[in-house]
Amino acid sequence: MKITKVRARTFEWKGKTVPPQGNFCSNAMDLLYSPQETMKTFRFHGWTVVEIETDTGLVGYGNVALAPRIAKEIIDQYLSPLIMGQDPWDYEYLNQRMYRATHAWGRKGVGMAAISAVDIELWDLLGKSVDKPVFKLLGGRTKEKIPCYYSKLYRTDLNEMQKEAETYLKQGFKAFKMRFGYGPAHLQQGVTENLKSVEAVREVIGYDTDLMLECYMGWNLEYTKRMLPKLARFQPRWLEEPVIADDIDGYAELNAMNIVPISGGEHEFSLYGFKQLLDRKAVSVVQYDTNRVGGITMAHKINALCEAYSVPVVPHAGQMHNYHLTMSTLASPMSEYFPMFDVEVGNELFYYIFDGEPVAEDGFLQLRDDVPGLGLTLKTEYLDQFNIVE
Ligand SMILES: O=C(O)[C@H](O)[C@H](O)[C@@H](O)CO
Ligand SMILES: [Mg+2]
Repeated sequence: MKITKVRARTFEWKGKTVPPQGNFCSNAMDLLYSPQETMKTFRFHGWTVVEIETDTGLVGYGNVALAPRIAKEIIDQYLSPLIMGQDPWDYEYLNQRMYRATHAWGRKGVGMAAISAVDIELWDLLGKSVDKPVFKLLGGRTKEKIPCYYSKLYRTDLNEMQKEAETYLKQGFKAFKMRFGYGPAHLQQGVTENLKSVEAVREVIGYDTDLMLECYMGWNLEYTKRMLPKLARFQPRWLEEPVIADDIDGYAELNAMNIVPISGGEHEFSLYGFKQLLDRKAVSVVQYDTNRVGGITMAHKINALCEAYSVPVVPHAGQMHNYHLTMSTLASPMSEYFPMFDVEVGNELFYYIFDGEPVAEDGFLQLRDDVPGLGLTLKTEYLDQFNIVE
């Protein structure tokens, strides 16, 4: 099998979006005095889709959401020439070729995200070429079905948050992730508001459910050290990305406090990036995203590393490219799950581009044994609501 064509297209949403609300999620910009900008970092309204054709007539799909236009340029200019004419079954060679050829500038961030998109579609092709789902090529079915957690609960009116939690509790979810709205810049009032929101959600979901807390890099070490003892009584399963991804010492210090497990990884890249997190005991839960970290080839290696370190893997975002990794390893106990909503932050955009994503039932996801590859096709229903950049 040889690669004969590579096509990267950026889908830019121009349809209806839910306008950003103030303080709906703490984030790395909050510490800067530019409140009107803080929401802008929160728009994943574009997605680059990579389609690769082979001389055997197969088409594989990959995807990337970080800086999608830049990722497309990287794919068009640097990665496509590296894989044209190659055999997708040489995926380790091809992943190394892309990683090493762009290493001078691409070993973190959008460089790795672009490599991830190409690698994901290689595996889609592999599965299709042997009529097997990708997870069967990675280790097979380690779970009858995948437990997943409901992920949204952005900070808004507490009654609204409670109604949202109630709705999805009734749908059978047994785990929830909520977002803090405030951080160091919001002083003690922000601390109070943060604690009130956790209390409100716990009041609805009770303590027979998992609750995870998302900071999205919006706090800092000093603020988190103050918050952790106040949060302990809510028994969170983890506190996610309290500090910026580069503050690995900060992660390690917070995790060593052993008050609330610290999670992270959605903004970390490559096998070596996760080796560093694990060696320094920076996180108690690893959360790479397969469409960022280096693709399925790289994520599969990180799964093995996490198994050896006994650190669970709960990939960022759910979505099919991650579900296959979670299904195929005991190191990954569950998936994140964004239900399909009106486009807001953009995590939900995946549903407007692809068909085939599993819908959670009673807090579980299922992957089928009889659907080859990733199991995705391009959706046509919303095409007119995208500006598509060829
Ligand atoms: O963990 C997550 O789901 C991510 O951090 C979200 O994509 C981001 O929107 C913050 O909630
Ligand atoms: Mg997160």
